[in-house]
Amino acid sequence: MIWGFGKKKKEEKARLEAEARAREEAEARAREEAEARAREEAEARAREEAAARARQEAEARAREEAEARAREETEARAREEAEARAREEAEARAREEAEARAREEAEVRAREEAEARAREEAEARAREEAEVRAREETEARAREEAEARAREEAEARAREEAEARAREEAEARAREEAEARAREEAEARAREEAEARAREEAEARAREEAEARGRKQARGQARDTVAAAPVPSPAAGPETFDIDWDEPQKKRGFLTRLREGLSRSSSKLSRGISDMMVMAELDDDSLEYLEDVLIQSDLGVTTASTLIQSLSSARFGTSVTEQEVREHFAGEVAKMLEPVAHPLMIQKARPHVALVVGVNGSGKTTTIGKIAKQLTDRKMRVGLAAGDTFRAAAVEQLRIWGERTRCPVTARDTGADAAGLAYDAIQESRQRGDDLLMIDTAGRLQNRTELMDELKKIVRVIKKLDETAPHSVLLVIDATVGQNAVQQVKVFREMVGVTGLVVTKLDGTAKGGVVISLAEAFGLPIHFVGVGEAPEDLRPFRADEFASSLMGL
Ligand SMILES: Nc1nc2c(ncn2[C@@H]2O[C@H](COP(=O)(O)OP(=O)(O)OP(=O)(O)O)[C@@H](O)[C@H]2O)c(=O)[nH]1
Repeated sequence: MIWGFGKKKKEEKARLEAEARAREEAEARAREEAEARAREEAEARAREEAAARARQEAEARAREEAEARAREETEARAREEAEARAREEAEARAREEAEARAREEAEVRAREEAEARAREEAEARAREEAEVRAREETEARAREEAEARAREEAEARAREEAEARAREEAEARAREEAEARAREEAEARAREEAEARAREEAEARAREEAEARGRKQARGQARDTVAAAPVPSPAAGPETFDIDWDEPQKKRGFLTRLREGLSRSSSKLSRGISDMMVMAELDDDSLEYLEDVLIQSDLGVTTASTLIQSLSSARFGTSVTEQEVREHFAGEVAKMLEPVAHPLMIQKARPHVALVVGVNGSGKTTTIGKIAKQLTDRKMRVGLAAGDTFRAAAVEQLRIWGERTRCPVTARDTGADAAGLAYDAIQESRQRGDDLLMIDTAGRLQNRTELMDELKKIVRVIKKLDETAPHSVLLVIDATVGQNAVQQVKVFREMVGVTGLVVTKLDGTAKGGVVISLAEAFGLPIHFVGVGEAPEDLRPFRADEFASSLMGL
């Protein structure tokens, strides 16, 4: 039994020890668990803190990123807006410039179109006006010609009737009046006229001598020498220069010019003859028609009637061709003109004095220039005198011709005495030994008696130096006046004793037939015809050439 107690104590002790160990172990385990839990909690906390930090950092980053994005977006938007604005402004500018350009171009175009339109309208207007003017002029010309023709015919008729009446009356009176009374009256008249003429001449002589004395004193010794030059004796006879007015080498050109110059007259006649030729044969109607054509071409009533009678007696009742009619008329006209076709003869009078007269603008000065040119080309010495002392322009015109033809020109101031100038010109011309002196005169209407008296005075004064002068008095007739030319020749011939005619401006008229009227009415020599303004357009008058050119042959 002691052994039995010692064992129970050992077992208690072991149990206590086991229990203490268990407790220690439980405590160690609790401790370890607490430590583990604390560790875990610390780790969890640390994790949580790390997570919180991480979250904070993430948030901060996110915020930063969001801000950066926002900034970027703002900038991008601003940039875009700026670009859009710039683009818009550029576009607006471009649009404005384009519009301005377009506007300018439109304005330029509009201006150009307006100008073109204005130009076109102006041209159209000018064209229309020119046409209207041309039409009016043609009508006016036609009217004037018709009126002039009617007037001239009426005048011619009236003149013929008046002449016939005057003739009859004169014859009746002559029969009734006693021969004795007629003789007494005639003697008394002659006495009175002789006294009046003597008085006039004495006065003129006194006046002219006084003028000559004045001039003589002014010019001194030189003038005395001139005055002392011998006057060619009329008894020396009218020996003349042998001038070939138709220089053979120029003849062709002359004829063409004459034909061209007379083309207006000839085409009027031709048209008339052609129109008539639709009729089968020459009967009263066609003859009457042809007579009208001739009268309208200014051949004059008498000449037309003579031509018609000759055609009628040659061909009445037969059929004739247009060519035959023209040839017949040309032949008859040539016969009528032959007696008056005399070239201008220039006497070896040193100088031969030619006084050139006519109405205003008939072509006196131009004719003088043309003759001067043709003669100086033939080495003749020609002097010119500007006797139209009324107009400075006329003097200047003659001076120009003088320069062109190298002919000396005697001229005085406007208003100087024309007779005195003629006197001086003859003296100077003698001193130079000219072959020809042509004295231009002022144009004058045949009904201005005071001007006609001045012309007579020029002739009287010329005769003081040379009784045979003027050797020619050339009357220049403008063909465009038609039948009025007949009256002009009549008056000038009575006033100053015309010796020959020059008919100008045949190129500008359909009245070429007036040459035949003049030949028939007066029988005065026709020296030249003018068919243009150039010197070679003045040509010597040839009957056959003129007749065939006039008839368009
Ligand atoms: N077509 C043409 N014109 C001519 C002819 N002869 C003269 N004329 C022109 O007619 C115009 C008048 O000529 P002028 O020589 O000045 O006449 P004028 O008789 O001296 O004139 P006034 O001094 O006024 O008396 C000028 O323009 C000349 O050129 C001609 O045969 N044919």
